[in-house]
Amino acid sequence: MTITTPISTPTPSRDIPKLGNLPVISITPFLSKEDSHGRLSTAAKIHAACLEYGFFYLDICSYVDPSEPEELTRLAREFFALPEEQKGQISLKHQDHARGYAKMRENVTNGKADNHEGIDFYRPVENPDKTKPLWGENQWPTIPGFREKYEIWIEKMKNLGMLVMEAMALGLGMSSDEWEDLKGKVDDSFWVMRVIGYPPLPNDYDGFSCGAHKDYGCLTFLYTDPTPGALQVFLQEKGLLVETSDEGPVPEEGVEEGSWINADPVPGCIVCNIGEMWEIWTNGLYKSTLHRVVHRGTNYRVSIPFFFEPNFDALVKPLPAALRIIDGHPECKRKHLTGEKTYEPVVYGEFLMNKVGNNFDTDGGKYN
Ligand SMILES: O=C(O)CCC(=O)C(=O)O
Ligand SMILES: [Fe+2]
Repeated sequence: MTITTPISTPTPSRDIPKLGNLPVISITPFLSKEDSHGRLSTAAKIHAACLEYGFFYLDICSYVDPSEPEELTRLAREFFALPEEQKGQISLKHQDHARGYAKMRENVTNGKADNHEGIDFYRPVENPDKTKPLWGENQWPTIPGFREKYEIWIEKMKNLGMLVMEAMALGLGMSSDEWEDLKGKVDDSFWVMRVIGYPPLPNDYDGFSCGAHKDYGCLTFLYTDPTPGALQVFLQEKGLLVETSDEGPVPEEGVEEGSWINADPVPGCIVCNIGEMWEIWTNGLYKSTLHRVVHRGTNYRVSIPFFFEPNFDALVKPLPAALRIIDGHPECKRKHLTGEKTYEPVVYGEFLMNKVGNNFDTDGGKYN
């Protein structure tokens, strides 16, 4: 691909209501190499959404048939309906404590057990060794068609990841060489796919279906069943900053600097959000946004997030294109954009190891 035309930074549109719905952006124009106007327009919309929300709906109806993820949901339901003993046969405890099934409340966020169960799959590695953190083998349910259908989805999401990265490079005004450099950091993505089952929250449950968190990687592509009112996204009020600390995300209760909005499923779309690696790449210009799940309905909800991540050994540091944008703003605005902070480089795999260690509440499941 060639990126020859750096585009000026679009300012976030003023007419998007601050606490209203998230923007809906179609990937369709980006699928055609010839449609340079459409590609630029998609890139500019993604850039604006990342500046303002860190979250957007990505309309992928021309990229995948809706029946495909619906089938994945059906297969997931079939698995979660199995007796606990059978699900436990692929427990992550039998592998590297990361790949496999985590039973209800085994996943922990902010020190509290999440009210969900799930299966995690990671990019396969050469020479797997289950005694090494993250370096074991994926464990697949034996349900007919499960692995085959999910592997097709993984391939599609990996390709979509590269497309969205290319659009983001264009949106940031990167040169061809700069894009090639960034591409080299994600072209062997250490992806993660999670299949999550959420029963409704018990009335007396002191916690969340999934506690407030930021995703730690690059791009999340979330497909969910049609259940409304479950996923919530934290939007900051303009001009006010949310106090965050090194201890973790802002408290669940009593946050006054913004509001939680529902990010209900939109037909034909996935929810796309950026993780902490994009925050580093843009030196804070794009913020990775807090989100959580509160599922109080009556049904059993299924969601399938695909995390398109950098390569395991990728060195992630602020990109010159992002720094050019920041430097192009007057000093007073710059402080507001980035908090005048310089983000420290990280090697993605090292960062991931630290994160995964905090996720599970299993004997020996912590890596740090
Ligand atoms: O299930 C959802 O809607 C969101 C899940 C999520 O945020 C995550 O797994 O990181
Ligand atoms: Fe998340």
